[in-house]
Amino acid sequence: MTAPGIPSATVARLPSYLRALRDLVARGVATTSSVELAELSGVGPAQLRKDLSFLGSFGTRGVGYDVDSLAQYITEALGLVDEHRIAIVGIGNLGHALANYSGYEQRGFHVAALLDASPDVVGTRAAGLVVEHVDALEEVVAREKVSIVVLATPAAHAQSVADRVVAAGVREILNFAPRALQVPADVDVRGVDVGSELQILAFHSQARALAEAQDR
Ligand SMILES: NC(=O)c1ccc[n+]([C@@H]2O[C@H](COP(=O)([O-])OP(=O)(O)OC[C@H]3O[C@@H](n4cnc5c(N)ncnc54)[C@H](O)[C@@H]3O)[C@@H](O)[C@H]2O)c1
Repeated sequence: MTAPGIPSATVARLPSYLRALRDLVARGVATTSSVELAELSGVGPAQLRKDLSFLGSFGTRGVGYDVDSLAQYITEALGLVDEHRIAIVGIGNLGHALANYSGYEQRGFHVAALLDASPDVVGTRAAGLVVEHVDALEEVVAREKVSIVVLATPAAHAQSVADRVVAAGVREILNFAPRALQVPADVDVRGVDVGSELQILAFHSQARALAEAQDR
């Protein structure tokens, strides 16, 4: 369970609900049903109703959910009311792509700093920021009030950078480097690994092929 008693699997689905609700807001839709919102979010309606029940009592029978207020409620539940300031460490191919992603601001995030260790990269500009030296990590975290660090360094450097990130007081790390990080219990690490996701898809592809061969 997470801090306010919301199961972590529910928390993991809230961003999809919020994205669907914001799409509805953008289309000028004022109310939605659990069936419509579930379909837009890629879950079943029963799952959606159960997830929302952890947040409180929403929706009016026969009318549905008020899109604006449900979006606001999920925004608050996710702690997205205050802007989260991000530093990206490792401004290579992936770091550049992450820095240039244009969807942060509308989701409550702001890329405040970029850091790298290479003299070829430090001092260059990306996404409107000058890349700073990773030696200044602690100073940059304090100056920019960074609350989340995105790690996009080679795997061999990820742990030592993570240690310094934690020592600098950051408690949330999004790790793209392909290695497990050792961090204190009060630090949250989310790992993103496109390779693992592809391997899972490959497994499903193989399972489907085997099932089809058995059916023949
Ligand atoms: N999670 C995923 O799905 C996924 C996808 C692609 C790449 N990756 C991983 O992301 C990382 C970056 O990949 P890339 O293709 O951008 O590599 P890259 O070599 O292009 O970039 C790495 C950058 O990190 C910098 N760096 C090295 N040591 C550093 C340190 N101690 N502190 C700060 N910066 C440092 C380098 O100077 C370089 O600019 C790798 O670990 C790679 O395996 C993960």
